[in-house]
Amino acid sequence: MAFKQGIEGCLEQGIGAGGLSADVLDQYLEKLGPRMHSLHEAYESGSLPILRVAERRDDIEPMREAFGKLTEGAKTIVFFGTGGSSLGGQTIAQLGGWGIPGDNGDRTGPNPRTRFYDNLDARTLERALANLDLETTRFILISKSGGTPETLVQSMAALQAVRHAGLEDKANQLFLGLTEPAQDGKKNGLRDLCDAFGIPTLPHDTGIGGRFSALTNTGLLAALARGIDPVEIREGASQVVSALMSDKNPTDFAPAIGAALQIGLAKEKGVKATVMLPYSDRLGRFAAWFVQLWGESLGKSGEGTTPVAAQGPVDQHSQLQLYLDGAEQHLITVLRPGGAGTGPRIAPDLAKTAHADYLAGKTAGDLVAAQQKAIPQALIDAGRAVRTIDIETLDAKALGALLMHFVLETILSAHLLDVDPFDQPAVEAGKVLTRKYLGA
Ligand SMILES: O=P(O)(O)OC[C@H]1O[C@H](O)[C@H](O)[C@@H](O)[C@@H]1O
Repeated sequence: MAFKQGIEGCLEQGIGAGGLSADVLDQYLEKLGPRMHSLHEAYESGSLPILRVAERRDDIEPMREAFGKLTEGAKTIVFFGTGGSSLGGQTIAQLGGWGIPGDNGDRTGPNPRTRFYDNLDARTLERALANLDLETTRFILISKSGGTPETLVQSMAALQAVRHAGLEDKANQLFLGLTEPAQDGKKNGLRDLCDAFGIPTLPHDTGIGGRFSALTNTGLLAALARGIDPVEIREGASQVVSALMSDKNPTDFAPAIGAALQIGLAKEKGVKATVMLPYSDRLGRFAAWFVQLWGESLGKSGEGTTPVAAQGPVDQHSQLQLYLDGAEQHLITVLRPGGAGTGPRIAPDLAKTAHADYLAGKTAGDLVAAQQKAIPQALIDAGRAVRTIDIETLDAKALGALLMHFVLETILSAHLLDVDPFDQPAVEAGKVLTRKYLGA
C-alpha cells in the first residue's frame, strides 16, 4: 500500500480519556462487518460502479483522444464545473503543480495553463472572458446533471464570448462537454447546449455521483492537462479495492478502521469535527475535495461531523491553537509525505545570523518533516485525537489510493450513521428558492 495509517493517537492507550478504548473500537468495527460483506457482493455484481472504476481502462483512450484534439494549439485550458464536477479535477491537477505558485509539475516545455473556475462570481467571469485569448483558449464544461445553473451560466457566457469574437463556427473545436448521456425523459441543458453547437461530449458515469467521480473522466481530464498518467492514479486506487476484497474483516481494512474511529469518536467522545491536515502544497485541494465528500455524504438526518480543510505547516499558525487547547471536539488526520533532506539547504552562517542555529545545514524539507512528527505528538501529549497517514512517495499512485481510501471510509461511515452516502436531498431546497427568486 502507498501509505500507512497510524491510529495510536485515537485510542485511550495513546491519549487517555479523549480516545476510544480497544473494546469500543472493536464494537464499531464489528458493526462494519455486514457492510464490508455487501461491498464485496456489490463489487462482484458490479452494482456499485465506484468499486469498479479503478480497473476500467476502456474510457481512457476516448478521453485522451478528445483531450488531445481539443488542446491542439491551446495555450490555456479552462475548466468550468462546480462541486464534484471540479474538486476531484483540482485535486489531481494540484499533484501536477496546478494552484502552486511557481510549480509546473514534472512537465517540461511549454504547456497550456490550467484554470478552474468552480465558483461563480460575476466580476471574475466577466474579466476572465474579457482577458482570455479566445482563439488559444479551450473550455471544458463539466456537469453530471447538466442542469447546475452556475455551470450553465459560465458555459453560455463563454459561448457568447466566442460568438462575439466571430469564432462561433469553431465552437466545436474550442469546447468539450462532459455530462450524462441522453436519457429518456431527463432534461440535460448542458448536453443540449453542446449539441446545438456541435460540441463533442464525453459521458459522465451515470452510476457515480459527482463527489465520488474523481477517478472517472471528470477528474482524470485534469490529470491529462497536467501531464499525469490517469492509469497510474487508477492503479493506486485499485490497491485499496484489492485490499477491500482480500480483507475479510474490518479490523484489517484501513478505511474501515478510519470509519470506526471517525464515528466512534463522534458518538462516544463528542468529536464533532474532522480536520484534514496534509503537509504538502500538492494536497491542498485534496482537503477541499474531502470536505465535500464527507459533508454531503454524511450530513443528513441530523447526523454527520463537520469537515475542515487545513494545510501544514501554514495552519499551525492559524488553527493549531484551537486543536491543541480549545473545545475537545476535533479529530485531526495528518497526511505525512515526509520530505526530509529535500529542498533548499540552509547555510550555517545565515542560520547563525538569523538566530536559528538549529536550522544550520538543514533543508526546508527537514523542517517540515520535523513538524510532521512534532504536531501529532503535541496533539497526543494534549490528549487530542489525531491519526497519521504516512505516504511513502507522493505520486499519482499514492493520490489514487488516498482518493479511494477516503471514498470507502466515507461509505463505511455512512453505514455507522445509518444514512445514504449517495444523495444530498437538502441541497435541493436552496435550488428551488433560487429559481423562485429569479422569477421562474
Ligand atoms: O455535476 P453537477 O450535476 O453540475 O453537480 C455539481 C454539484 O452540485 C450540486 O448542487 C451537488 O450538491 C453536488 O453534489 C454536485 O457535485
